[in-house]
Amino acid sequence: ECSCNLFRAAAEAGPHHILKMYKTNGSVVNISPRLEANSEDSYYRLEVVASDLQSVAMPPELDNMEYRLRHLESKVIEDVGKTSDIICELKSHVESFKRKLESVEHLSWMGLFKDDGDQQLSKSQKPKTPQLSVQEEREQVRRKFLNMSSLQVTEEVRELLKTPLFDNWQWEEAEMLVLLQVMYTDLDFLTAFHIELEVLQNFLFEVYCHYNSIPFHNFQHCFCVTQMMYGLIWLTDLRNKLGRIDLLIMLTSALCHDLDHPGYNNVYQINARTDLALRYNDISPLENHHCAVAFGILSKPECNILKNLTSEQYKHIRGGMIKCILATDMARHNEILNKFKVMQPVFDFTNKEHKEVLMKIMVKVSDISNEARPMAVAEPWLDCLLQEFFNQSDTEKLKGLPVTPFMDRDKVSKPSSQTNFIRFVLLPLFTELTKLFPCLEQHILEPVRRALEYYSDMERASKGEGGSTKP
Ligand SMILES: Nc1nc2c(ncn2[C@@H]2O[C@@H]3COP(=O)(O)O[C@H]3[C@H]2O)c(=O)[nH]1
Ligand SMILES: [Zn+2]
Repeated sequence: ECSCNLFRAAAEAGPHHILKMYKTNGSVVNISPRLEANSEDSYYRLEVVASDLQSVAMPPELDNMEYRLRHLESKVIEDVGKTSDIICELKSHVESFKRKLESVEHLSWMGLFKDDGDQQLSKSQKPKTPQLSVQEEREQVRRKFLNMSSLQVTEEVRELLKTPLFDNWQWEEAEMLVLLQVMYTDLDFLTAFHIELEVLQNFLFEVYCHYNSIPFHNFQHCFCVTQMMYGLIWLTDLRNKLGRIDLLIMLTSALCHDLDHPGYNNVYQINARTDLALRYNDISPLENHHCAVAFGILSKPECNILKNLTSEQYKHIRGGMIKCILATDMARHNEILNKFKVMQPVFDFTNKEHKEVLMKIMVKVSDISNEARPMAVAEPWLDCLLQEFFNQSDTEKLKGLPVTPFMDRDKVSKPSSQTNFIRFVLLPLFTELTKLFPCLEQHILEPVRRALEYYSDMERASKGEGGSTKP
């Protein structure tokens, strides 16, 4: 079926139908002007996933709030004889939240990732295709992963894997696991650290299982960050500048750095007084958790890729990974960048302290490197990030918690979010790393500068059109 037939089918489905388009591998296709032409081998499949926007289920918090308001109203009427203004005002707030959430639901169906929105739909609205349970889906991924051999990965793909040009959206989970295996083997970690292939595969699979299906901080993000770290190692020739053990620390930290991320950031954890904030005394609760989950996985002998190392080596790797993963807390961004800046003029690869800061910087750069990728790869990531941001700020509003401004759908837009992030976070960080490795100019600085231009143009266009900063 060619794309125009698909759009005809979409139009025929009518205005109250929500459709999703799938690739042959089952991944959802982002419907955008850059949509690639389909072919007989890679046809698109269109599916009606919900048929009536009005009946989208509301979160229980909101239903509960509405119920309590009605109860309160009837009590006030009993006592005073009429509804008070404040109750009318609260009722209208709840109504407006409901309307907003309806439009959020609508947007989530257009998202790129697999169906998180499903959780909020009633049974009758769920997609008609049989849905696998999480357990079944994981088992399928495990089978596919183990049935594939890393030898099937061509030289061309192996080379692309060493650059920021790699397109994560073309690969399904099992394939990403194979590519991660390739990264560990091509850096000679298996021979250097006596890692058995089966143990590496168990470890990678467990890592995959411990990422949640959320819009941004999911296994795909883990893959991208690890792949960027892998690329940076090759592009900067770090194999000849640092010890193999340091490379293992950096790659494994990237892999584990967001394990079991719940989709709500540290500020939320602290304000909502979650179990994580309680456990870690408000000190980088998420990063502490990611790291603890990583070592929980490694504590199982069948997954322990470090089991054949001496206790000295194990201690060194554990210490290094803890430092690198804790360094991904953006609250510490300036502290770490400033340390690196001070070392820059006299950077010494044999100095332990210098090395440690460089390793943290490399993990941080990889973590926030989406904009260093081609625009067609990077832009869908921004949609995922904003979806997670908006989800958090909506929850903060519902729960009466302080609303994180850069996550507030009423305050940020795609271009405003990106121009600020690129100007104030990405360019200063990437420029500093490029001073140490000038070859990175073309690989990460230039694409980020192009992205800044792209989003600045978009911002100007949206201001011109509507006279406001939000398109
Ligand atoms: N606006 C914006 N923020 C980003 C981008 N990439 C990463 N971030 C932010 O950087 C943070 C890095 O740590 P987190 O994963 O906690 O959350 C991430 C986001 O808040 C991006 O492309 N745009
Ligand atoms: Zn991350």
